[in-house]
Amino acid sequence: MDTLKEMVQTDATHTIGAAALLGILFHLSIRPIEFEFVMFHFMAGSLLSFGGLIFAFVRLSEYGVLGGFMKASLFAGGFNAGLLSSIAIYRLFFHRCRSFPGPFRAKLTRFYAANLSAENVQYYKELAKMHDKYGDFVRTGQREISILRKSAVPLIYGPNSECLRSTWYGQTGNDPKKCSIHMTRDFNDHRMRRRAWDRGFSIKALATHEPRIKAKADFFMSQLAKSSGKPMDMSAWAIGVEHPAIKGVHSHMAMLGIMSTVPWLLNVLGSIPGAAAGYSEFFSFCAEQIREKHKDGEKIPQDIVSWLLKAVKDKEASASPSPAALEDDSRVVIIAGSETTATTLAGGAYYLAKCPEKQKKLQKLLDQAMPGGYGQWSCDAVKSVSYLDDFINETLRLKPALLTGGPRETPAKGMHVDEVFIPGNTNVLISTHLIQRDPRWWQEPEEFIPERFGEKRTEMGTDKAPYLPFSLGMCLRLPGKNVAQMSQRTSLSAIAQNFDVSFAPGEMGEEFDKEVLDAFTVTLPPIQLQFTPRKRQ
Ligand code: HEM
Repeated sequence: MDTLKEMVQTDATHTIGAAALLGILFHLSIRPIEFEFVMFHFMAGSLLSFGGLIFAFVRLSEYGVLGGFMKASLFAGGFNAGLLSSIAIYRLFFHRCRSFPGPFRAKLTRFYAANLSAENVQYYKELAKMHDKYGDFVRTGQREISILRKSAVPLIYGPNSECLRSTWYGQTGNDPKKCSIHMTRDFNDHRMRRRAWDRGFSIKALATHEPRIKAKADFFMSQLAKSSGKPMDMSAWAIGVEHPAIKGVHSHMAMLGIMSTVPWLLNVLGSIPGAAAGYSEFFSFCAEQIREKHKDGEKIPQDIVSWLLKAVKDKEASASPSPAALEDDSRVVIIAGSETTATTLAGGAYYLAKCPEKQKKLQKLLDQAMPGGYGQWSCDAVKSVSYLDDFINETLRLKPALLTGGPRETPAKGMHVDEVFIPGNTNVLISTHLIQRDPRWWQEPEEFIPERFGEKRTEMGTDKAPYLPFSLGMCLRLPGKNVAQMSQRTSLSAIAQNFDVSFAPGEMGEEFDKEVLDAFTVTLPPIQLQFTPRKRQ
């Protein structure tokens, strides 16, 4: 054993030194590339190299397997020490973002954000603390700046923005031909694919959604009527009866939220065979839905996925480029469409209960538009009640379904946000939750005042305030907003027409208001509400 130790220790310093140097050179050589995308290959390669080193030391020298293993370990240790020290020194002292203030550990690694997020899955609160401490520009990752400036909103998310989607959008895979539109990073590919979605959300297509949304609202009303006056957890009810496959995904949302703070982590896990087994049921469910729709062969597509399928069948340039991409698109429809709509509806019901005078006002206006009651409900009548939209807009201001906008990457030349220059190829993002409550732009920011989107618009300066619950890109301009608006209008008006909403005894709404989880989309704490059938005068 002693001889073995001697053998390994004799030239340990040289081994470690050479390996560390190699580690530094490796770091310098990979700096220009988006290493997140090859992280899995790097890890797999490292393991193979380690095995190869042991083999080489055993075969090419007098070491036994244990000696070879120790020698290889020394080499790997030296390499990693060199690599990590070089990365740390570079990130702290030479990185283009070095002048931005932020927590020390955030400058070194995104695992800092993952750690903060893992504590309570409330990274948005941590972000608020960082902005309080460091100001409007905070370095929240080695190359990530969180910004709280109104002027940054169009620069980062606007239709003419020069920023592109960051590596965060590479989490589900590296192949642009196999991913959903949401994860498509190339500007032109994205624009092309949007055309297929446009058709699914055109005015004509929306007409086919209307009766289906109304039928769902009717069913919801009948369920509320059954439990009339008894406490109900609105957070659970808004999600509705979940298909078991979708339930599986929802139960993993918190974990996804934490892991997605490190852009390459999900990518690496997804590349490990079997690691995504928890989602396999959901994946098969989506694939099955598409197969069924293929068989259906509807002449006029009745829903969004059918429109996407039609584009594939018609071999349009805008079609999802592969079966895998089409399935991923269908997953986006389910997750992006259901989760966001449900949390917004629960938020709306919460504000009906919290602000009885606003509820009364809404009910009065709905009654005026439809004097015959719910039996007289129509889309056009509901649209005429602009206060309903103001109510929904204010709900989305205080309770956006996505608390933080997805990170974007600045163009290589960098960009200015007011007086501050943000270097090129830097990830930038804006906290929707923070900027929509910022007192610099929003009067009485913590108060629920739907009138700020209506008659008090000018007085309260709403048009000049930053507002981006649908981001400023595609969800705002095309798909989500129209459908979301239609379903919010339908369900909220139906609730307000049929029921008086109040907090159940003992419910203060505090936890619902203050303790939401940031799991990419919002996960709501329970809220016990009472829906008492209205006595119409
Ligand atoms: C209240 C409801 C909704 C809210 C607040 C909302 C919000 C958002 C936001 C903030 C984004 C941008 C995400 C990012 O930048 O990474 C987004 C994207 C998206 N949403 Fe929505 N959404 C809602 C409902 C819907 C619905 C009902 C659908 C469709 C069925 C939908 C489809 C999409 C799609 C396809 C994208 C990706 C767009 C793209 O890649 O350009 N959303 N949504």
